[in-house]
Amino acid sequence: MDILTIAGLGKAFGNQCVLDDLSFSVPEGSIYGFIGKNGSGKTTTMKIVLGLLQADAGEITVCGEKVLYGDTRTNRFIGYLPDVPEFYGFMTPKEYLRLCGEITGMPTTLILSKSEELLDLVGLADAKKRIGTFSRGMKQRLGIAQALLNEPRLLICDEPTSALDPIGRREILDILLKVKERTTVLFSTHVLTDVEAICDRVGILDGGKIVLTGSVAELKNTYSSHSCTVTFRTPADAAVFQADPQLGDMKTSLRANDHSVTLPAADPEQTMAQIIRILGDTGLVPLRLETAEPKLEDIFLEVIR
Ligand SMILES: Nc1ncnc2c1ncn2[C@@H]1O[C@H](COP(=O)(O)OP(=O)(O)OP(=O)(O)O)[C@@H](O)[C@H]1O
Repeated sequence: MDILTIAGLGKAFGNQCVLDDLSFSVPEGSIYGFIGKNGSGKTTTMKIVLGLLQADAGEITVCGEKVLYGDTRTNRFIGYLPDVPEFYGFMTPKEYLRLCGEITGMPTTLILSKSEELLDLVGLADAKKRIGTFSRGMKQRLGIAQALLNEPRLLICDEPTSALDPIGRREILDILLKVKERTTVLFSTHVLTDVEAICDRVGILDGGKIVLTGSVAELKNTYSSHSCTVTFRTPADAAVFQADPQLGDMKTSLRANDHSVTLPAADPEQTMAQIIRILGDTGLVPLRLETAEPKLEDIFLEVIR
């Protein structure tokens, strides 16, 4: 079953069209990576899903119920972590979760047990300090705990890792992997290594539409290939290699910079053998020879305008 479906969504701000016939769905139990460059419309989409912004066209359902602008009924299924979560800095995490629970009418005993469980999940069980003294990573983790307080079926996180250092990012990714056992996650980002690390499915947003969707493995197999890179000591050596007639058709698809030449390789062993033949014939001595698996980043750069 799909927890979230978006069909034919359109949104313009004045004469700037941001979403144009956007359609995708998020299967239950998955971590869905919603990828797009800055300004591509990820936050706009999320705000429409939350009923906070009015769409010009299209239909959205959450757990089978239609989302209506200005009506927050479907938000009972959703936990939301905005890109910059705001807190009362004078409160401790426990006090803050208690306030959030009270606002939504949770019984006190449930607030206390859930807060304990969630602060443990996000690694803040021992954090007794006021939130105002927290690092960005700690605030994001507290934001996840707060978003999970009402046991949502869908957790929406808007760029939860973008502003964090590698340790803070890894902590958030590990938490999202744990969260997946209890709820579906929609995760917007432009950090593609994070998507590769945890997402089951991805959708790439560009020009207001999903231009590519599938599992990370499917996309890699279908849209990108391995590559072989040869790196030289000098740009002159790289230029001689790049000009060698034995490269044949590969010349049109190679990528080069000052010192290295990268060739797409459907069969990496065969391509590497060809490179070694050219090196032997020309007498060029490489600094490094390497093959690389396809990367989501290459696919992203290929498909976005
Ligand atoms: N309320 C608004 N009024 C006018 N333009 C807006 C409004 N909200 C967003 N936009 C514009 O819509 C476009 C998409 O913005 P949005 O914040 O949805 O992108 P995003 O993909 O979330 O970007 P980022 O990765 O930078 O957060 C941007 O050009 C932005 O300036």
